[in-house]
Amino acid sequence: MKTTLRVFSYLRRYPLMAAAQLFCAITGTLMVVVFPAVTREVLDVVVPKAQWDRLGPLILTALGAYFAQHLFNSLRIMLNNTFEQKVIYDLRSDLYQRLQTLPLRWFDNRPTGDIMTTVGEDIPNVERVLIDGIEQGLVAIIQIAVVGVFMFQADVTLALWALVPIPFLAAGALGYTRSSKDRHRAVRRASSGMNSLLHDNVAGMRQIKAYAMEAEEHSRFNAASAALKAASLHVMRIWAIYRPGMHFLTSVGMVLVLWMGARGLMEGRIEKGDLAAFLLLLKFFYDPIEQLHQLNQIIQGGRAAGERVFEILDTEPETDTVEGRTLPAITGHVRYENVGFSYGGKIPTVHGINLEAQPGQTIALVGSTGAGKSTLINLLTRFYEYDEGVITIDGAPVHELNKAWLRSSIGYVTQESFLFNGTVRENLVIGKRNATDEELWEALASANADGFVGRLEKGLDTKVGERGVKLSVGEKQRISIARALLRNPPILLLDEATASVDTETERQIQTALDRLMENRTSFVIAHRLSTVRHADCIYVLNQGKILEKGTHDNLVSQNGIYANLCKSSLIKN
Ligand SMILES: Nc1ncnc2c1ncn2[C@@H]1O[C@H](COP(=O)(O)OP(=O)(O)OP(=O)(O)O)[C@@H](O)[C@H]1O
Repeated sequence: MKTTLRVFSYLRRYPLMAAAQLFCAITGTLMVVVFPAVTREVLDVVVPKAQWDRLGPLILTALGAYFAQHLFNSLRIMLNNTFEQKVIYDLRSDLYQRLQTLPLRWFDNRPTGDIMTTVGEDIPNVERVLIDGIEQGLVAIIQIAVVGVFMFQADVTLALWALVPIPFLAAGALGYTRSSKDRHRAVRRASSGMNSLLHDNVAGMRQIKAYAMEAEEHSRFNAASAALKAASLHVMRIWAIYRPGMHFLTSVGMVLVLWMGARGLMEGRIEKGDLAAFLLLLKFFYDPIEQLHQLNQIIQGGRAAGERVFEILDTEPETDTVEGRTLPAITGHVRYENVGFSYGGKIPTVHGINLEAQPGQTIALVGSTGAGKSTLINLLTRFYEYDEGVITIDGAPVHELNKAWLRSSIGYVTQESFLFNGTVRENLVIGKRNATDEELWEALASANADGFVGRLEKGLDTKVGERGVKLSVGEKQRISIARALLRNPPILLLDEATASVDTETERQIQTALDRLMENRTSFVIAHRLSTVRHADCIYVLNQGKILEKGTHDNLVSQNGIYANLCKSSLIKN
């Protein structure tokens, strides 16, 4: 109920449209009683008394009432569609906005396919609640009330008999509503499971082909798809019993009224026309009750979907994205003091970290895989928040700084360069929104990327494909470097690529990186000897702790872990 009410609370944003719909619904519905009234008049008065002159106007009245009913109906549907699309747009927009404010930790635990399911499927399911809730629910309730009043006016005894099935219908609806929650949740879960697998597999299609996993993955997909089929069939089977059951109850009502009406006729209490009109009215009374059952089914599906939407909307966003202070300028003096952090496990991922970078220095982080190098730089950008100690930039603790400002002051070149599915230009201007073409080419030249971009069919306007799939690893790297150059940040975080590229490309990337690191404080997760050699200080990490620090020559002469890393080629020549 809470979820349904929250969906409906979105409607408050458009009170005028809601009121107009209500007006059309009430006016249109009032028209349904005209035809039974005309029928009664024709059968009981006009025909017995052969009032030819009244027949034409009465028929025209019935026709006019139907015309008005459907005209208002058409208006209501048009209003409803616009209204519903506006609400859905708001809901999608709110959901996307919230998604962007959620911490990375949240995304670590949520498959992409699951999020896609919420935006792509759950929101349309919520939408059904809105369209049908208003279209069927509102009209049905008004119709039941209006027709009910007319039924009691026409014949109280028959009206009371007509109400006999109502308690049973209500009990049936209640039972169905209570039990359907879990069935619908299971459908949403199964759908999300299938979509998550699909998303993962499409993204990993190269790996599937390379490892010839097609058959295995097909059966995994079929298993997820079968789970969705089973959950959907469960909902449908119960519905297949419930709906005809409810239909039968309303038919019992019709038969009861016919029975009692026939007795009334024989006893001379009522006229034939009254009974015929009553039976017509009764149909208009039971039809919307059946619609309400259909609506109940839709609302239950929408509620399960709505829960998933509101779960995201209710998740706590990252703090300090707009609040927090900024500094007038950054010189790039970075200090880690006794920093500790854990992703949630018992053993801290990094602990007791003390590290210092003077403005303009290059700091190299080396260590075996899983040592905590990426974690350390993720703490500086506040992608994750440290649990112990403090990190300062120019003396200001980063946990006091405005995150958006902090991140805009830091350039981050990741090992796997992520490019968005757009043009080269669109990927570059992320670094500087208002960059001119001249600036873009200048940055590309510094990143040694102007040559290949110049040779692309449409130059800067060439589409790079999803994740930059149409470019080589080396080309993507250099576009990322150009993007970071455009941003011109005082602090740079660089995760050196380990992927092999040919010597010439490597040289080009290296000179581009050297230019990028010039005159700014740089933290490099280093995999190459050439980088560590030039570093002002190298920190050697192992299992989340700094075990050695110093310059290359210094550390080699100590003959410790670093010297071993060099010998074992973990740092490439
Ligand atoms: N998002 C995450 N959630 C949970 N644990 C994580 C997460 N990211 C990393 N870890 C764990 O934290 C530890 C340190 O990982 P990190 O990526 O910092 O290592 P690294 O030194 O950068 O390794 P590599 O050189 O292989 O990239 C690893 O044990 C890893 O499994």
